[in-house]
Amino acid sequence: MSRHRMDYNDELDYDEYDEEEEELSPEDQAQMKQGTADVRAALSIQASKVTDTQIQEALWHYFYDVDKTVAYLVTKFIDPPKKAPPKAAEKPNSKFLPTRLGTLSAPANPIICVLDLEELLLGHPPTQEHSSSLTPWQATRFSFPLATSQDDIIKELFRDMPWGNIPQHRVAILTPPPRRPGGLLGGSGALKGSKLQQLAAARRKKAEESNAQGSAEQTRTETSMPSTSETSQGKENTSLAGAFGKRLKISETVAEGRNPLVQQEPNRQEPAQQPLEDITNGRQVPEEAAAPVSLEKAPASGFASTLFGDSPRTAKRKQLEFFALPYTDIAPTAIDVFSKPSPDDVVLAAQAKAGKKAAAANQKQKNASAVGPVAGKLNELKIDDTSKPASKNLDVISEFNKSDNKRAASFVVVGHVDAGKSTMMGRLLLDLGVVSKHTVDRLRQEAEKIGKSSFHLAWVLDQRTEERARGVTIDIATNRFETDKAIFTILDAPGHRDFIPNMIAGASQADFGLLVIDAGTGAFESGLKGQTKEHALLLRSMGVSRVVVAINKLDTVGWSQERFDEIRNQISGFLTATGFQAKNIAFVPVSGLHGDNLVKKPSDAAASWYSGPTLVEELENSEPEARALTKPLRMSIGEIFRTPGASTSVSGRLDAGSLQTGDTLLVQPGGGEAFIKSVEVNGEPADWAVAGQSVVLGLNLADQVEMRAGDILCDPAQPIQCHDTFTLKALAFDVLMPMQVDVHRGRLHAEGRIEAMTAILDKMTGAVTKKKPRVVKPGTVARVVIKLGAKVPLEAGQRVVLRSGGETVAAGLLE
Ligand SMILES: Nc1nc2c(ncn2[C@@H]2O[C@H](COP(=O)(O)OP(=O)(O)OP(=O)(O)O)[C@@H](O)[C@H]2O)c(=O)[nH]1
Repeated sequence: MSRHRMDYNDELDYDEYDEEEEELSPEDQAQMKQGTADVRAALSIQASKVTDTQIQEALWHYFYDVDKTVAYLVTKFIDPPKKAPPKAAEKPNSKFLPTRLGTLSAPANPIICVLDLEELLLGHPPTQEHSSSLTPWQATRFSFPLATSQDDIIKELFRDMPWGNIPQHRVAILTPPPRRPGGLLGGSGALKGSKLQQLAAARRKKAEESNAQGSAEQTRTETSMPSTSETSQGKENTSLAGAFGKRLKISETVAEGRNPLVQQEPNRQEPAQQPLEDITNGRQVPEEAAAPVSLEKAPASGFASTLFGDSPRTAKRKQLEFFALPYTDIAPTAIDVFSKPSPDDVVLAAQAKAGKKAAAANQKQKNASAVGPVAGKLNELKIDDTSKPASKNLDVISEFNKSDNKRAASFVVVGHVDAGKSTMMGRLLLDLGVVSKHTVDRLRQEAEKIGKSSFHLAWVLDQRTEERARGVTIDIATNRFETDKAIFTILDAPGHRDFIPNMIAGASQADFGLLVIDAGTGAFESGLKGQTKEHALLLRSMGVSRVVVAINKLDTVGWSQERFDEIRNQISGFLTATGFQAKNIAFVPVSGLHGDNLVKKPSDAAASWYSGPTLVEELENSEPEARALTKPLRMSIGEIFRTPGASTSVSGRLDAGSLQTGDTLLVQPGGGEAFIKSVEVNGEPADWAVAGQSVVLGLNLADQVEMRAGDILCDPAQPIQCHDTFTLKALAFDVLMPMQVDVHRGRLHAEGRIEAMTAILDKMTGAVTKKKPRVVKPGTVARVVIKLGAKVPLEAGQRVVLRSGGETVAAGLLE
């Protein structure tokens, strides 16, 4: 254990929490031994004047700094400076110091004053009893070996602080800012507050002098409460923002859910506005920039809302917090806009009246009148996407058995960041003709422009602007290719640790995994410590049992067979320890960038030692997973596509069961109904789909159906149940105890908490070896109870991953 790092394994007694005396770690012991010898050597003949304990306490205090230790021992024990006669009752020179400390006199013999910072600041004097209640190492950890007086203690305590030695002339004196008068709610206790308040007061005074009593009264209402009224806030915004005032107004309108095109209810009270002065440059702000909002519309403060509830205005805003799809919800007032002549038309008509361009104006007028009825009809136009489409009532299982049934499989591409996953898949798609050379050339040119030319093949899959700019995959990218024997769906996962949830989502849809490893010098080793291991563990935990390992970038190590063998040996040992069977692991040497051994045998002569299958051949060798065809339908929604004015589509993989056009689906946990309008399997239109296939479904939704990625589509007759508590048989990757966790099941992420650990289980037999452990060690299999914040669709057999603080802490099977 390092002195400064907490190591759970060393610090915690997992079962009993025994409080043991802190002992030096072997590392510390070695350092202490070496330090003692060095100090003795440095002190030479003077070394006999100090004991080992004194040396070691000083070493501990100075973090094994031999020079500081020697200096201390010399001044303290070997050649101490002559003491000045003690001064009478010294006055503490820091006002933070408690007076009790100020009365401490220097002890006759130097003692170790045990004192921690809290004690020093709170005013408890150091005591011998306190010292004796601590173990030797605890005592020395907080001790000040030099301290003989209060000044010494302070100097010693803040000795290493960079601000500790400021020359007197540079010491700043902090004067507390003057207290502004103000009310409890930030109101103006006195109008001597902000500059804006002063301006408002001056303006009001001027207005009172020049205007009639009535209008002056109104102006005062507008401006006298700058801190609570939205009116003045709006003015403050406009005055400070100057030209941005208009923008603020527009965004406020949008935030309130008001359509700027739609006529607003006219203000009942339109108060006279005075031009505001721009505080930043003293110029006058144009009148139009000042927001004329009357006081009666001011929203309640947080405090007032707490006392009296939401104001009607807030309630209205809440109501409007949904957005209609374009074209389906046009307000009549918006349509009115097109049923009347536009300002241009008015001008044209006037010109026509004057005898000019009469024909053109008439034409325009005709157009305008024609738009009116059409626009009126728009209001009535509504796409009916709630009806149930006709079904062919097929026997899907026998259709599946009859079909020529080219094998279909999906694989998730995982591995440490920058292992070359996306590049390899881009190259594979290019070599198989799925992507044209022309497209890849264009991508290369674009990538060159931003200095990322080496990523151009990765851009075939990484299509987001952010992914391209950063050179990292962020979300799962899917693509498809077909060989003579099978149809494959690629799920290219991000390697970066920040995007592990997306990797988990990909793994949950895969039949097998393609683990990509960078063979480069040092890269393999750092990947092993990073996401190579984590991804492999997650794959296994998500129920993936077969993995193809592509040892990539072999061009960077001259296609070294030794390097390939070294990596293969290490990885196969790790994978078998993780639970993959040796027969389900295959290794392929490749260079994704150059396309060596992806589709074609390697062209590099240095690779002549390899005569095994190419990557594609190895992918084809993967045995398909057994399909749960006859189980109740379960499809986890991967993505949702909503086309404005058209229907909703969802993509995902059928985990179990089958479906066909016209089927009714239940969306859980929302509980709404959806009807299958169309089915697409492997990018082709189809009438049906079965477990194991990746599909896109066109849906008609019953009104008010809530649907999110991660929801489950199921058969209403055999629905999946929703729960907020479940038991998981989990393999712990980190220490587990009652704690907050993020629960991941496919695309579903939910906040939860480990409520209890009910048992530790034998890894092989599953038998209970210990009941109710207080903590679960990493590497242990345990039964844990998870409580979620809300009910989600869950059932036995689902794979669940628990994460905490950005780390995967456990994964397992729902019981
Ligand atoms: N020399 C060489 N470089 C490669 C090879 N494969 C990939 N690279 C380079 O490695 C870098 C990272 O490649 P990516 O394909 O983005 O890696 P990745 O694993 O998809 O990265 P993330 O998805 O962000 O984890 C790029 O500069 C590639 O050009 C290869 O076989 N040989």
